[in-house]
Amino acid sequence: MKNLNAGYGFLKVLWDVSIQIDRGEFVALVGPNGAGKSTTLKTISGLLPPQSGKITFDGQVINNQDCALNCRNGLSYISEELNLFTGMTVLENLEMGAQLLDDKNKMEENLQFVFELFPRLEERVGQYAGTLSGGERKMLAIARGLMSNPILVLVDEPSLGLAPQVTEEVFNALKVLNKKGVTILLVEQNVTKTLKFSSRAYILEKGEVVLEGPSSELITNDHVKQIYLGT
Ligand SMILES: Nc1ncnc2c1ncn2[C@@H]1O[C@H](COP(=O)(O)OP(=O)(O)OP(=O)(O)O)[C@@H](O)[C@H]1O
Repeated sequence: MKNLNAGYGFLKVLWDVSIQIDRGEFVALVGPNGAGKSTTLKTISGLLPPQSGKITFDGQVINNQDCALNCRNGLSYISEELNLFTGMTVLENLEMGAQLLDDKNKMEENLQFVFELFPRLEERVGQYAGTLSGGERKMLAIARGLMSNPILVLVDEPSLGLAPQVTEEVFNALKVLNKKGVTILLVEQNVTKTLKFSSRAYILEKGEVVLEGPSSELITNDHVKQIYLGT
């Protein structure tokens, strides 16, 4: 995204935000509450039309493009609200994630892949999503987002409300996913962990990118240490 401005009605949230992600990268977007991280993901995914600026995905300008079309083209957005179909089983939720697949034969292959990534989901295929634990719900939301064969996955705060061990499990799954070639943009408040798992990061404050660079460098940056790591 280049020089992107976006917001809600009169409230402007993003101010000239530019973010570039190359294919295969694991990039993090971190910042305090209300900085505009979720707004950035909503804008990229097509849920929120930008006020100005340009969003390009896989060589195509996608400003104002319908988010279902973006999904079909390989862009998957996993929101922090999860939006699971709570009255449907784990398997049915996963099948819903594959609805936009042109090649329905891929469904079985993708199911095997997400079950390898999250074995707990395979153990609970017949369970209603509404009865899953918080961590399992998060895993299901991520897995459902992977059922459409995405090129780029936008993940919003997967660690929110999770115990450290489950957070580790979810982050490890994202790492495996990235190693398989899927590009990831991860929004997080868990800055230490996020900088350890990602290769590059952007720091967003009050709707503006204030720092960017390799995560290994940002973790030793004085501003990051003082504001986010408390050291
Ligand atoms: N639908 C909406 N209508 C009006 N204002 C909104 C809406 N969604 C978000 N905002 C406002 O936009 C600003 C940025 O919100 P956003 O959710 O993008 O921040 P964030 O960095 O993801 O924060 P958090 O880490 O707390 O989730 C906030 O001031 C928020 O109140």
